[in-house]
Amino acid sequence: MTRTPVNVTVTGAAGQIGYALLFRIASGHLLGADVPVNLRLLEIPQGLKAAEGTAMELDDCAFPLLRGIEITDDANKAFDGANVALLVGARPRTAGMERGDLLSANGGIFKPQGKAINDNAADDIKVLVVGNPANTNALIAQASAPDIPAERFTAMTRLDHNRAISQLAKKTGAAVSDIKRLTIWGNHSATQYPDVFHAEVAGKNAAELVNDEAWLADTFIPTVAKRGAAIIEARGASSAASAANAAIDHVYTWVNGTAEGDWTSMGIPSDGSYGVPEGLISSFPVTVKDGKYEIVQGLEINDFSRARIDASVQELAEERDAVRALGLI
Ligand SMILES: NC(=O)C1=CN([C@@H]2O[C@H](COP(=O)(O)OP(=O)(O)OC[C@H]3O[C@@H](n4cnc5c(N)ncnc54)[C@H](O)[C@@H]3O)[C@@H](O)[C@H]2O)C=CC1
Ligand SMILES: O=C([O-])CC(=O)C(=O)O
Repeated sequence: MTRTPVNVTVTGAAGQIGYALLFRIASGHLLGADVPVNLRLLEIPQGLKAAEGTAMELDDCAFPLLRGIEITDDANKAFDGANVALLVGARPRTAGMERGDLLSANGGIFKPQGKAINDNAADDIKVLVVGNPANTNALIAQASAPDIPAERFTAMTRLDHNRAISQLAKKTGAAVSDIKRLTIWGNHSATQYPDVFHAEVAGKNAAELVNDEAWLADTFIPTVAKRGAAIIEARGASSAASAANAAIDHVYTWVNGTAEGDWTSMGIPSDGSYGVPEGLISSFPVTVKDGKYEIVQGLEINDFSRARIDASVQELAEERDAVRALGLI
């Protein structure tokens, strides 16, 4: 059976994440090895030439699943009929810049893009916001798309999730594939909370196995939460290939589901679960089935976790209030 190509729109296509992302989308890693794709690349006028160069390279790969590439600086065209939108284009944080500084710089990008998605995308649109501050940018885009169900707007915390798995694997000597049920709570920022209290390492409870609260508090959590800054410090540029990889993982899981007995982390509009105010786009543990995610319910939250979740959620509430004051939502 010949499948209809899925329209995938990528913003910031000429940027460093875009360069790492597009080839993997075109080779079938985003949706599946049997799903053809049309790529729509949105850039600002200064980025169009570089995006055309990337499109030439995509052509040169002769990917069997890649059915077409369109490049534009017009958001209405870029999101026309889009089934999946990866909102990557943003003003990246540079050394010494705080996330708060990014709010006003990026709000102007995500408001019009949300409207363009609202007016042009396909009915089944799924949106992943990668560009920082990702959670609040997702909130801004969602607020400008009243005709689209709110839960279709998600923010990326999968890179944090993957980073946490990797750190826990190193600490315990386990394979990354042995680690399950890890959770990132809250904001994709230094306040995020990587939670191992419900995680499993080869079937054993991770917190009990590690049995070292000082390591959790003083090493694990800060290493994961500040990894983005550490990469900037080391590379002189923010994470790109790992961020692209996480974006692929996020959408692949959203479309194809979580494995039995496991879950993942996604920034999604809160329904009030775990005391996170309704509407904030916060990271939660989620399972996915048939293209729909659900928050994992009934997890016991200890005092150690409660304080950290609350702190990150508080930051999200402050970001929401700031963009509200700027008239962006
Ligand atoms: N959520 C996460 O885990 C992560 C998020 N990020 C964020 O992803 C974003 C992109 O990072 P990079 O690719 O490294 O940045 P980059 O600066 O290399 O590329 C950004 C691209 O976006 C384009 N752009 C800017 N405004 C645009 C608009 N209105 N429409 C379309 N394109 C536009 C620029 O021309 C540029 O080509 C940054 O905000 C970064 O902080 C990065 C790593 C992880
Ligand atoms: O801080 C940045 O711009 C990059 C980022 O989000 C990360 O690596 O987690």
